[in-house]
Amino acid sequence: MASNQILTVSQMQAAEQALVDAGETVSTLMERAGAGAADWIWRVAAGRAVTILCGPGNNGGDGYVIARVLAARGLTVRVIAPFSPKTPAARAAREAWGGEPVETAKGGVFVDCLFGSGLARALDQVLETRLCELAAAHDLCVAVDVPSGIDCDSGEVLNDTLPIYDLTIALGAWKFAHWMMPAMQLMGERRLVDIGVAFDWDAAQLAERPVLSPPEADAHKYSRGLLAVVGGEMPGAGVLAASAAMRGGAGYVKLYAGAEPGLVPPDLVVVHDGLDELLADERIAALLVGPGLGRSEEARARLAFVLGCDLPTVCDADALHLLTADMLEGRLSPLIVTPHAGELDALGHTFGSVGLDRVEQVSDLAEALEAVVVAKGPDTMLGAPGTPVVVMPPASAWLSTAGTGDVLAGLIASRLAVGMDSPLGIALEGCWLHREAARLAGPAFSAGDLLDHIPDAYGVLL
Ligand SMILES: NC(=O)C1=CN([C@@H]2O[C@H](COP(=O)(O)OP(=O)(O)OC[C@H]3O[C@@H](n4cnc5c(N)ncnc54)[C@H](OP(=O)(O)O)[C@@H]3O)[C@@H](O)[C@H]2O)[C@H](O)CC1
Ligand SMILES: [K+]
Repeated sequence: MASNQILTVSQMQAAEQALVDAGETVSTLMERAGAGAADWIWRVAAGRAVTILCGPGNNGGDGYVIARVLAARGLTVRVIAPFSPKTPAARAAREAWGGEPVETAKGGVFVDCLFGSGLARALDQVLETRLCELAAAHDLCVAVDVPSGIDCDSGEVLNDTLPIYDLTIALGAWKFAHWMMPAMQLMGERRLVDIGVAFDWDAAQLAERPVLSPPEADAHKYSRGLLAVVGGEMPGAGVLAASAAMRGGAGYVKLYAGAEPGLVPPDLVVVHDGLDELLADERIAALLVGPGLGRSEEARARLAFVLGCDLPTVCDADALHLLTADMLEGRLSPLIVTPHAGELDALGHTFGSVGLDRVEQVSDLAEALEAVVVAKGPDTMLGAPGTPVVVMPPASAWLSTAGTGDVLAGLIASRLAVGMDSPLGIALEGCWLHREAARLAGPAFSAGDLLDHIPDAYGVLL
């Protein structure tokens, strides 16, 4: 059964080998992959001619299967073959197709079966130009497995100019490139064809939508979770995070930051003095520290104090620049950190995970901090100790505006105060609320506008 697992090229090769060991042949897998891809192409072609560019490997082999299946269904199919097939399965697929390749074609649907997971280097100039010209000469572009010219594991785009596809049909399992920047920008719509690959417990996952619960009938503000948000020099960020948290499920949110009354919504409780007194309240279920904290010595001391309370905590923004290993010593409570790319690098320098690719960096940091790492961005990725990474499907690009990170931190902290799931599950709940709120907010919203859409986003997840 097709699942949401994301496999590396070597995991994919091992999965293919396991199927072969169990009695399948590469040709039967190719047949399944090609037939599944042909189904999707048949739908989008809607009677139009199809041009398939076939490479030398098994991705090209898939192309010959697709050509045969679509021609048998009555479509006009043109195959362009700059290479002869090099693998036994691809050779057999070309023979079974039995047609004559053409030099070029235009109009209808273009299908890229040039290279898949076996791409070993950037396309040379001749191939790059040919691929782009063919894509431009057709009405619709489909990539089979992955677009040619990208690295499946890192999501790197190896050529300067590559087509942007309308549809990418992943074969057997998702690859990281389908969901990671910058390659994910080329994919268009994504669909997965099941070829019988088994579930791998060591594989990364594409996040699935969580299901939230409404409060119990006898709930009160403390049973739903009391969250304390600890800010500092720039109270606006703390207000934003706390305002998001009030809508994220927690029953009670208190903000400790020097916020002026005019800045604070009437339903947010602001505490001005006595951080130690506030945090001594045994009813506190979770803490958020970082948005608007500042990076002064006072901020550092405040962060150390907050972490020393050993309560379930979300660390964001400035806190991620100040965080050091000694502040985490002896902590037993869950910790969730929510770095953007710059903060991830800063943490990497402090905790010794530099020079790694993004997936390794997130996993390493999760182990080093014994925390859930929410590496936020256009390809938000979550890591937790001892667990493969989880990748969020893309969210609205309008989230790229100041303050939306504070909203995310507030939402995750709110879910932490509610505390109904594992720390990783809690972080995912916050990310989904954020993503749904952004979807509902439409275009050109501010971080403050996002707050108004959190209740409806919650409704989507109930
Ligand atoms: N994994 C599965 O279960 C199945 C996968 N299928 C499909 O197979 C491809 C992967 O096939 P593979 O043969 O490993 O790789 P490719 O088709 O991507 O291409 C490899 C050949 O291309 C040459 N190559 C690589 N990079 C370049 C380049 N930049 N320029 C020119 N030539 C290049 C490479 O030769 P070398 O020169 O590097 O030695 C290979 O000849 C997967 O993506 C699926 O589409 C099957 O359907 C079965 C199930
Ligand atoms: K391809």
